[in-house]
Amino acid sequence: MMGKTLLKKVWEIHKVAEISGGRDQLFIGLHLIHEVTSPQAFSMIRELGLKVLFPERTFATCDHIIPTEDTSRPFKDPLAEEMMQAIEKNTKEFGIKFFSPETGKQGIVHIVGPELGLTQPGMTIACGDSHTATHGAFGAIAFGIGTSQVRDVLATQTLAMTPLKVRRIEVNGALKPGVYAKDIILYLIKKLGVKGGIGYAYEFAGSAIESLSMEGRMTVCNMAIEGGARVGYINPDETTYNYLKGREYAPKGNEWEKRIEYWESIKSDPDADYDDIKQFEANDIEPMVTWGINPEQCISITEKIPEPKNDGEKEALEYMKFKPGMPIKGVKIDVAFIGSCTNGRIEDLREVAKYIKGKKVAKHVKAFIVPGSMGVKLQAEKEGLHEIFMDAGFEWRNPGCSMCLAMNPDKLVGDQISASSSNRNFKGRQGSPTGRTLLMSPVMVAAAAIAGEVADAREVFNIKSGSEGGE
Ligand SMILES: CC(C)[C@H](C(=O)O)[C@@H](O)C(=O)O
Ligand code: SF4
Repeated sequence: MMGKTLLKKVWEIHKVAEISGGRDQLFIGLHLIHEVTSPQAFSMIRELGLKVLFPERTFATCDHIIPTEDTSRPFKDPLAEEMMQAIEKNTKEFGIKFFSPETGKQGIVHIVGPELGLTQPGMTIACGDSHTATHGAFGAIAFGIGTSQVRDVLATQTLAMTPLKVRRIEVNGALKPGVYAKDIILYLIKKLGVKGGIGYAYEFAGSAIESLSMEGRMTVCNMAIEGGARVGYINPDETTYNYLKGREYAPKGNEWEKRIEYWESIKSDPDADYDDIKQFEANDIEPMVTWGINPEQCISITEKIPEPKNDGEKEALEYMKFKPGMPIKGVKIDVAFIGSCTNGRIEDLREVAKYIKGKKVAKHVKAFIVPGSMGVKLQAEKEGLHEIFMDAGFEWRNPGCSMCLAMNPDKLVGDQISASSSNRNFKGRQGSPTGRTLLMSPVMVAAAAIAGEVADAREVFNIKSGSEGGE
């Protein structure tokens, strides 16, 4: 008999029953909520006269609507204030822990969970947010759910789920200097398509993936959904355990050793039965930039914008006001945004600080950095990174989703072009119906901010072979 994948093992451990339509009822170990997709779920619970079954398994934060400049209450936007009050009330009434700004632990839900050690290998994790696969970086089965499923988890701590196939995606070899986790995932989405992962869980593996830090692994898993895969994960290893050890909610004392045994046991077996395997070479990956309106529409910084091959690409070129044959390098930018659950972690900020020290943001560019959480902000300030950013002309903000989705006051204006470290370049994504988003790694965003146009960070920052790269 063939071995099993992590997905299969964790699924079997959490399976409560088989139900109609080929679905399984899965126990959900950890439930994370935020202010956007939870209010209606709580209303339904109230209307049905139900309780939250395991309030100690749900944790809340506020990230999407929170302003990053003036955070004083009441928020200036009445809708944001209303949503904040709703999550305060709901978590209080149902006995759920809320990482509010007053606790000093607020931040983007996918940054807070790992940072506090809530996210652990071998768990099932659900959250009413499509980027929940981020937590799969720890070897958890983590997926986004809709509001009615948030209700189901609150009421029953279980979900009805259709089993997934598993595609192992190996990236082997070493990344070139100036090439990052973000470039890996953009490259993979380009190769496999934005719909390529539908029905699959993506298991990311191979030496290039294994040598990533936890931050880099989270960046890769974060965008699994952009490739159509609801789940993305990486088998846990020493890197995972070292990151987790000592964090607030991580197991302590004897429990730690026992848990490691469990974590080791749920890894994919060497002879695991995969539905598909794809292999790539890290050496083929260059710094990537999107030119279109979905993350698959991307090229390396050295390439030219392609001739459109289908209606989708035609539509993208029209929206972006780009011409085929035009190099992406040299496209003038208006805004530079560093942050989001893809690239708003401490390691991203350290890497940017390392290169922009002593440099200046181009005069016409509005550049700002939004730490992913209060924890990230505090750590960055301890290390003096904020001073490097501000000296260079970046604004240093308070944590939240910010211009990733622009549900708060941080918005593009008109058809402005933003160089963004986030994960979605959909039409109108960053707050203006005609706004244009170019996705790239945080170091590439920093290079664009300084050059005033899309640039090769390796040239702007003199990143040469032999220097370190590839987080
Ligand atoms: C608001 C929320 C439901 C949404 C998601 O599910 O992803 C957001 O986080 C996003 O990135 O578009
Ligand atoms: S940072 Fe962006 S992608 Fe992440 S949860 Fe917030 S809005 Fe969604």
